[in-house]
Amino acid sequence: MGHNSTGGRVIVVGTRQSALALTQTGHVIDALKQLCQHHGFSHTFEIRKIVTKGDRILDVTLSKVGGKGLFVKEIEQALLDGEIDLAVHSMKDMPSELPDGLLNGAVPKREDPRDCLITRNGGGIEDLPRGASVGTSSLRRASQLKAYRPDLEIRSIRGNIDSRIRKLETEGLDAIVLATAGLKRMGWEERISSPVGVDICIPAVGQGALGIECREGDAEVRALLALLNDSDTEQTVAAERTFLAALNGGCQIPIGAYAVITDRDTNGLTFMLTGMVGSPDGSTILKEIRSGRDPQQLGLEVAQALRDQGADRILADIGG
Ligand SMILES: NCc1[nH]cc(CCC(=O)O)c1CC(=O)O
Repeated sequence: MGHNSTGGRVIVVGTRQSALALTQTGHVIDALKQLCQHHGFSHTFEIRKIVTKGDRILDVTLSKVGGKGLFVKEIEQALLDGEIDLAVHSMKDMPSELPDGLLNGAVPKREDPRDCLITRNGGGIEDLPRGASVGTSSLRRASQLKAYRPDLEIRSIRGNIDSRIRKLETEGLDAIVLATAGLKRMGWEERISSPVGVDICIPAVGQGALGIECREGDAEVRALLALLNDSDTEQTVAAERTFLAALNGGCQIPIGAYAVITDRDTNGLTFMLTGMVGSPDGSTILKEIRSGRDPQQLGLEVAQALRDQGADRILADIGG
């Protein structure tokens, strides 16, 4: 374990090398440096870039090669091996189960959770011409957009945010759908033509939130990360992730969830969770909205309510 000249830890931060991953990691390190200054810690930070399997096969449909865990496996191994001390993930790319010995040390305050459109004509979803082509490789986005506008033609596009924005031009698309949070963090907010409301498109579980993974036994890093945790975000995201874990067959399915805090009193918080499961073509959208005080309990309850509505049949048809 490295120490710097003032006796603090040299904390090694692992990251993927996509523009978004590097930017998110940079923001987190800036925030941690401020907290160190404020709390009298003399830690310094060093970035280590890691190429994951998911990055090497970015041109293959994710669901064909084993899903989202592909982006975190190598990073988790580096944590376990002590090569790095923490790793910043987009919460929505974090698997629901972490390996033994690792934990999520902080969930910082959530950015805008909504999806958004970047359109050729600059308008919103209402302004897209009949039969417009919309680029997204997310089954969740495709399903909900088709349900709202059955005339739209969904085209699969993969790649990092920057290459997907380029594809709006190079593939002659009318629009692409992206996460607002990613664009804001990149400083590309002015590219957004219009947000897509959660009434039209329930976001991915954890969208707009980050998770910072570290070793369970690393008390020093855990103490630092605890300072960056946002309890409201941690709990709303916990409701969404419990919902996902309760329904998920592990494959890519049109599933979304969004939790908010609706009340805060001396007895604690009240959460409202919307869960959604759809068919890939958007012909069926199942939704449940429930309120409760316990995020985990609420996640399980919404999952069960969707099962009662027939979510299992949709999931089985997709091959979950
Ligand atoms: N699937 C890739 C991914 N993972 C996290 C984000 C955006 C940031 C976030 O949701 O927190 C994106 C890009 C996107 O979906 O547009």
